[in-house]
Amino acid sequence: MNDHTVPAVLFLNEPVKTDLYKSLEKKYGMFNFRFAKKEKTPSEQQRDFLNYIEQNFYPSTEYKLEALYLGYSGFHPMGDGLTEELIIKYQQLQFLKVITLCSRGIDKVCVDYLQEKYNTVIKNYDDNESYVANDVADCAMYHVLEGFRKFSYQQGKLRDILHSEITRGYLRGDQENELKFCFGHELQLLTEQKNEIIINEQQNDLNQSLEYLEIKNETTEQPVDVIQYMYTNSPMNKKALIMGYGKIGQRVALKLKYGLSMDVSYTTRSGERDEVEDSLRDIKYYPWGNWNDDLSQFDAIVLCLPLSQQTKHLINDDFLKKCSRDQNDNLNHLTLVNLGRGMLIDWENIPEYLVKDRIRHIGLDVFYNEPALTKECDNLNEMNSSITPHIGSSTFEVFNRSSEFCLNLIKDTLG
Ligand SMILES: NC(=O)c1ccc[n+]([C@@H]2O[C@H](COP(=O)([O-])OP(=O)(O)OC[C@H]3O[C@@H](n4cnc5c(N)ncnc54)[C@H](O)[C@@H]3O)[C@@H](O)[C@H]2O)c1
Repeated sequence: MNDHTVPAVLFLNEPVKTDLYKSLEKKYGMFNFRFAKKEKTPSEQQRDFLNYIEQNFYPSTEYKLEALYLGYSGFHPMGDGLTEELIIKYQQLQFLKVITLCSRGIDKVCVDYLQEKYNTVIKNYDDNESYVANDVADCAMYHVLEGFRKFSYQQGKLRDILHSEITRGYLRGDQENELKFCFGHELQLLTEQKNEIIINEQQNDLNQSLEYLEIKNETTEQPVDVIQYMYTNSPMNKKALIMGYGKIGQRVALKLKYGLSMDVSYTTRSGERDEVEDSLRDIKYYPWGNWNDDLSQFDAIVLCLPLSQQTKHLINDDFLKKCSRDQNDNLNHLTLVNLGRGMLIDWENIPEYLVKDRIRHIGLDVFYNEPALTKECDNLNEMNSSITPHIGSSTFEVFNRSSEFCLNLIKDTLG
């Protein structure tokens, strides 16, 4: 056993190699452990981790494990994570002075035990950091805008078709000799998206005669069916409800109001806010729990709530029925966007007809069974939904700033 020990930092994810990192390198032992990518059970991952710390740290070597950099994923692959039992059993874990995480909350670390018993400093990337809320709100704005304008849908079609006029649409059922100019405000989703447009060979000067376009199945020559039809709409003056009015909800309110010129309301469990910054002053309060027909006034609902016992499945069959308008008019007006957590929406019990006929657009950055996309996908297609892989806050700026925050905390704590 060594008398002389060197403080060591263990990285479970790669930090940004800034000057700060280089300065730490000069003072401490820097170690990297990576969980296996897949095909290992949580207990095998745990075994690998424990073997690693046993082999690399004091008392087996002179490196004393004093800091843990968890990055974004932390202990997630390892079942229960860093439990009290493991700390009691493995001496290597008893010298930890600081544990840092780049994202919100410290999951899978027995925070209370470590703080109480060893006075360990445990912090995640600063909650008051404005970049996170701002960048997640940008993601919300993208999904809301897509709900009204369908830019991504049009982009996907244009990349396939490579012709702007055809992309804007040929509407079936027109009179044979009618010259039809498509402005682009009508959208149709066809049973087959690719290769369905056959241009009449004699008339391929499309600037002259769009009426010669036919939409047919290439093999059967039968016309392709329209399975969904909608207009693109302007978000201006449409009503949006933000559910959850914390850091993210407030940024979303600003972006929808000033960016998309929407008429914005918010609702939150803690009730109407007394003190708000000037720019948020005319955002209206909608009473929390008022899940009745008044909800049908909203054209967009954006979920910015955390997941808890109270918020799980808050958006269910009943809630969505209340959002519906007159049965014969504007059936599918609602754009529903979820930025909070997948389980806020009770997908399993939302009947197919609600999604198909009552909801215009669903925008998701978070999913019920993340990381896999399972429940949500049945009724969603490229025209009635937009999906992003939980990248609300995933910008270069947030990544770098969170890494720098964690490295600074390690430097300040270890001295
Ligand atoms: N998509 C992403 O990339 C991403 C990134 C960061 C956060 N998020 C999610 O967004 C959520 C909100 O983040 P934030 O920074 O605005 O948090 P915050 O703590 O600032 O605000 C949360 C809001 O939800 C309300 N709330 C909390 N519990 C509630 C309950 N049980 N019922 C009703 N209202 C409740 C609070 O009053 C507050 O208005 C996070 O919890 C997280 O799930 C997503």
